[in-house]
Amino acid sequence: MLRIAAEALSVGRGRTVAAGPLDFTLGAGESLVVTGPNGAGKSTLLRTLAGLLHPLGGRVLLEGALAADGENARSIAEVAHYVGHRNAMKPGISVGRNLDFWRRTLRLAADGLTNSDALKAVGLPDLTALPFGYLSAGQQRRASLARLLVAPRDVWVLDEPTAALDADSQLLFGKLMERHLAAGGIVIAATHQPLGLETAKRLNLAKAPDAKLPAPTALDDDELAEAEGWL
Ligand SMILES: Nc1ncnc2c1ncn2[C@@H]1O[C@H](COP(=O)(O)OP(=O)(O)OP(=O)(O)O)[C@@H](O)[C@H]1O
Repeated sequence: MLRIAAEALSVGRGRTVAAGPLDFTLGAGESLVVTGPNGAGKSTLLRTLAGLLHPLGGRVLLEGALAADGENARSIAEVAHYVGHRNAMKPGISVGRNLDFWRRTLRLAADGLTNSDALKAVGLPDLTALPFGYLSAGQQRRASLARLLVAPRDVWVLDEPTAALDADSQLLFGKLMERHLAAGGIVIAATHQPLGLETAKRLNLAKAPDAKLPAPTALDDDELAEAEGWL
C-alpha cells in the first residue's frame, strides 16, 4: 500500500534550515497542501521530497511503490512527477515533442494518455504541432501539467500548479487531482490559492526558522595526519 512518511524532516539550503522538523504521513488517495508566506520553505520542502535537495535532518520514507525496474522504489523521486515554478518545457520545440520527451523520461509500468488526449484533459485544443514558446502563459502552464497524464506516476509533487491558470482551468485541474487521488495516487502541492482539494491534509509553514546546522569541525594537523594514516 502506497505510503509516504516524513519523520523529523528538516529542509533548507546549504546549512540553513528553511523549515522543520516536520512530521506527516500520506497514504494512497491522500493529499497534502503546503501553505505559508513567501520564503517559508514551501519550494524547498517540495524539492527535497522530489529528491532534488538532500534533507538537512530526519528522513522521508516511501512504501508500496514500484520503480521503473519493477523493484520497490526507495525514494519519492523514482515514482513522482515534480512540477516546479518553471514549466520545464523547451520553448523552441513543439508541445508534442516536449510531451514525448517527458513520456520517455518518466515512463514507469503503465501507458499514459496520448498527447492530444492529455492536452484535452487540461482544457487545451490539440496544440501538439505548435512550438511551446508560442503558447500564452496559462496555456504553457496547462501544457506543462499535461505531462502528469502522459506518464502515469503515483506521486504528484506540485509547486503552485495553478499559478497563471484562469478560474475554469483551476477547477479543471482540481478535478484532475481528485481523479488521481481516487485512483490511489498522492498529491503534495504548495500553493497561495485554494486548489479545491477538500479533504487534503494541511501543512502551514508559518515562519521560516533562521537556524543553522553546526559548521563542520575543522581538522587540525594532528587529526588530519591521523585520518590519513600517517600517525
Ligand atoms: N537556491 C537557493 N539558494 C539559497 N537559498 C535559497 C535558494 N532558494 C531559496 N532559498 C532560500 O530558502 C528559503 C526558503 O525559500 P523557498 O523558495 O523554499 O520559499 P517558499 O515558501 O517557496 O516561498 P514563495 O512563496 O516565495 O515561493 C528562503 O529564505 C530563500 O531565500
